[in-house]
Amino acid sequence: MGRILDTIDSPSDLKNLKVPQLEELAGEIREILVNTVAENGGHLAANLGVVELTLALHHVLDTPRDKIIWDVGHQCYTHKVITGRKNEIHTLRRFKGLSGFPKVEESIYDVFNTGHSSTSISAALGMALARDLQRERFRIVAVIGDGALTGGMAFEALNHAGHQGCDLTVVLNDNEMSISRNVGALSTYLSNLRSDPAYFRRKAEIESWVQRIPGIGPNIVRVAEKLKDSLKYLIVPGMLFEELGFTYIGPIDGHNLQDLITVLGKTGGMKGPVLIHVITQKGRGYEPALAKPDEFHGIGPFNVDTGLPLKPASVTYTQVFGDFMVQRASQDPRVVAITAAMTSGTGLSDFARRFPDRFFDVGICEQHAVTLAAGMARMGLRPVVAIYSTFLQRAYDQIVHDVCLQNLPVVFAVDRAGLVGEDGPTHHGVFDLSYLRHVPNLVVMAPSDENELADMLYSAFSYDMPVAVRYPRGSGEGVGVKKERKLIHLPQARIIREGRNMLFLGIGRGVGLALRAAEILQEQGIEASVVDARFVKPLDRELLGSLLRQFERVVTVEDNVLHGGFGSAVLEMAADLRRHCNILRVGVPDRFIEHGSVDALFDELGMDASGIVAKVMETWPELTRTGGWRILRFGEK
Ligand SMILES: Cc1ncc(C[n+]2csc(CCOP(=O)(O)OP(=O)(O)O)c2C)c(N)n1
Ligand SMILES: CC(=O)[C@@H](O)[C@H](O)COP(=O)(O)O
Ligand SMILES: [Mg+2]
Repeated sequence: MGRILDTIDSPSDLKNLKVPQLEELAGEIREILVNTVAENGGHLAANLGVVELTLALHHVLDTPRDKIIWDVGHQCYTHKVITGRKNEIHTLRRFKGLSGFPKVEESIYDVFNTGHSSTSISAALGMALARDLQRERFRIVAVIGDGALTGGMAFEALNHAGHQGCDLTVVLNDNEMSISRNVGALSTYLSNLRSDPAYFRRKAEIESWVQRIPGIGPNIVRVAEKLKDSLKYLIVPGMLFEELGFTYIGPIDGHNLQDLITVLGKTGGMKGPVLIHVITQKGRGYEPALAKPDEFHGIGPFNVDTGLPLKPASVTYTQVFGDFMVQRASQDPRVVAITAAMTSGTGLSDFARRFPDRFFDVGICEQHAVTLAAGMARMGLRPVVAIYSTFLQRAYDQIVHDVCLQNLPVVFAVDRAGLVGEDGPTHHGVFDLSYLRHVPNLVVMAPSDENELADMLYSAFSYDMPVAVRYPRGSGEGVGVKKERKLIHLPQARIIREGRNMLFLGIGRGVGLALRAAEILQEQGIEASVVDARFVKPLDRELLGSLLRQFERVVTVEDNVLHGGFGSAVLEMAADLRRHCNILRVGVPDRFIEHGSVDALFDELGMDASGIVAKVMETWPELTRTGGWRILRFGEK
């Protein structure tokens, strides 16, 4: 017998399926999810948890007329499979393949692009208000996780939605997990709702009792309504969502298709905002993911039978940061670490275990994380805030207003800087040099290898001012980390290769790229100097200034956007020095960069070593005959 999935080309094909068939379909989809992620990497655990929820939503709703907005969007794989993309699912997260997140450019069923957390309710409310102003009628559902609900934006939106009172469904997908175990008072509140459904039975019983109070006439009904309200306070402490203006329904078993279909169906006609609290299991249906949902949140290729990663992990920048933090904290009791729901991603798991009192996971709250650090620094602690470059975008004002304006010694460990690869445009950390470089008091550094990262973190503490150290996702250059730490004097750059024909100024990963380009050029008889600038702010004006005077041809290399990045800083310096040399800037162009492996992306952008060499040759063709070396062109004898 064929698979049920073979008969599903769009959500309308789900409509006639009965619950047992939908259950069978859920099993088929889980198999595809596990096999696809085992091959391509991706967000497995969250996707396994929402298979039934996704099927129920598409069974009840009339998509794409009705709209589903997936918060973060990392859980949208089942949605992709049943909305006409099952035959492309093997290309998931690959260069030119399907995105791992909802993408309006990809399908009419993807109605809002996501990737960063806690945006779904705002977007859904915006759509609902637009729908009402345009006098249209369709249903809008935001699906948000318990982790994403810790983000401030989600509360700003709930607050506004309750006030507006328009028709809107929020499905709260509660699996008790963010990437790690969810944190915070809200998480405890949800846990109370989950573990004591009796709250809700009692509430329902008493409400129906109030309604049955004998007596007819508007006055008595009003009294009864008032009584009902006050009883709510007594019976259901908090009643958070109802107080915010939502009708709360739940908790509901998110793996019971019949219950989901019934509730989603019945709530379709309700007036005003409704919140349906659904309980799911992260990793459901695949034992290794169920056992370790945090490891299977986002995972690289793995062996399906064992659940073990295929590639042995080599030393990453993140690990170097994590090790440094443990070492530093054991020497300095003022050191504290802050993460916004990314304990393992930022390499702080060991720190959290060793120094639980000095470790703060604030939830998905980057803005709060930064101002919290400012408060701690004000009182004499030495906070280190570890946040991915792309998520730190959220905390720009807190960096300016709360940290730098007061010149507080907060260290920002800006992980995942530059192109991150398969997560794509929502996650590339290519803007940080531009959004940090112009902030007064802030030192901005980027290491060229893992040893330099350790030295930079060590040095950052000695500057006694705000410092951002940005470094890429994944492995370092393979140089290892020396035992002894070296103080890097502010703002000292260093020359790492000398050659007389041209000068490369690299920053961060750009240094390795420049070095490899210089090696290729040398094979062609062109001698290039390479400098590791180390600081983007302040620039080493003494060294870089004198080099700009020496060299006619200068190439800057960075994995930040060209607008306002390192190359721009060098151009500004050259202009200030009235030095009019030729400066070629290599970096990320002014467009959003798609997903794919970092190598494929560098290749596409001409930012890999051979791409840089090609740009150099195109800019300075005279270099093909330089200083007595004759360069052979392809096919020339
Ligand atoms: C602003 C922002 N910060 C951090 C992240 C990283 N992140 C992605 S998913 C996730 C956990 C989300 O938990 P939840 O919403 O409960 O979804 P689940 O994976 O449990 O289904 C985090 C922290 C993000 N995407 N956006
Ligand atoms: C969806 C999300 O935002 C995170 O799960 C992110 O994909 C993690 O990225 P890393 O794999 O680089 O930790
Ligand atoms: Mg969750």
